[in-house]
Amino acid sequence: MTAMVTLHHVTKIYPPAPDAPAGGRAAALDGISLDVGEGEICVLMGLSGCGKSTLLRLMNGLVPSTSGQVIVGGHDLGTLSERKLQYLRRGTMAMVFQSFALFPHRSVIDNAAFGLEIAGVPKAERHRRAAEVLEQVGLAGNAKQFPHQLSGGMRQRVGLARALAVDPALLLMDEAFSALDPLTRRDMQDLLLDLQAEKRRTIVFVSHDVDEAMHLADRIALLHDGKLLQHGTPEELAASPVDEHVRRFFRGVAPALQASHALAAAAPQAAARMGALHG
Ligand SMILES: Nc1ncnc2c1ncn2[C@@H]1O[C@H](COP(=O)(O)OP(=O)(O)OP(=O)(O)O)[C@@H](O)[C@H]1O
Repeated sequence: MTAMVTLHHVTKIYPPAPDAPAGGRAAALDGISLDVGEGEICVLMGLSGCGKSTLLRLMNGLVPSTSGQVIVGGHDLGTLSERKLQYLRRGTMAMVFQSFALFPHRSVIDNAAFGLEIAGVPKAERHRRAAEVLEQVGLAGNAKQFPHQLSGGMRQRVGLARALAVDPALLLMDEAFSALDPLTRRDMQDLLLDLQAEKRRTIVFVSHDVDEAMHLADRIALLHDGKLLQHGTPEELAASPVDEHVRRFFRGVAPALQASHALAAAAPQAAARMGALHG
């Protein structure tokens, strides 16, 4: 699998606040090595403050690492000038936020077209592309409305449409569905999976919710106190947690998985029995 993102021994220590007492600063990220394959959905998971958002912001260069390498699409972000970094960010990446971050005075279609506007795409073309992605997220009929006229789920569809409009090679999603009610949240997860089935993108998705991670992830990276505890498929983490912390995260998931595996294993035998009956 070709990697879209590779992190080598990445550490991040934020500078101290001016009024902070003297002393060593704890690392927000501590020696993280990780790869995200092209077309993969990687969910960064962990408790509040473990470093998920910092890791996501390292990947688009908004936060520089203190040491180590962050390589995206073959570019070592630490070696790029601010101008080249901005070019790479605008050309290949998009971010979806928990807070939607829509412009209240722009219509839905102008919000969806925003990334294309900054990229200098002419108006007719950006509206054509924005209309296409609004259709994909099920908002074709809402193009002329304004954010305050939409529900939370619809607003987040606009946020997703705006990100998709630039056709990003890397889509970064920071707790993107966390503000939504459980049913809308599940709808959005399914929409994301449907879109992924149409066209595979590399997606890094921050979540603290194990059900969301199990539903979306090809692989999960579980962080704790700035360290990467375990990285693997949802089944690997649930079935073979490396320590007690991982085990506690997946408590309740493992029995459900075992039950579904048992069902899957039983299915061929049941089919064989049916075959024998009919034969
Ligand atoms: N701009 C900043 N300046 C100083 N410290 C920061 C900054 N941003 C984050 N931190 C610290 O870095 C650590 C990791 O924070 P981060 O926001 O990455 O965690 P998180 O897992 O995304 O948390 P949450 O789930 O609550 O959003 C925390 O101790 C936080 O206080």
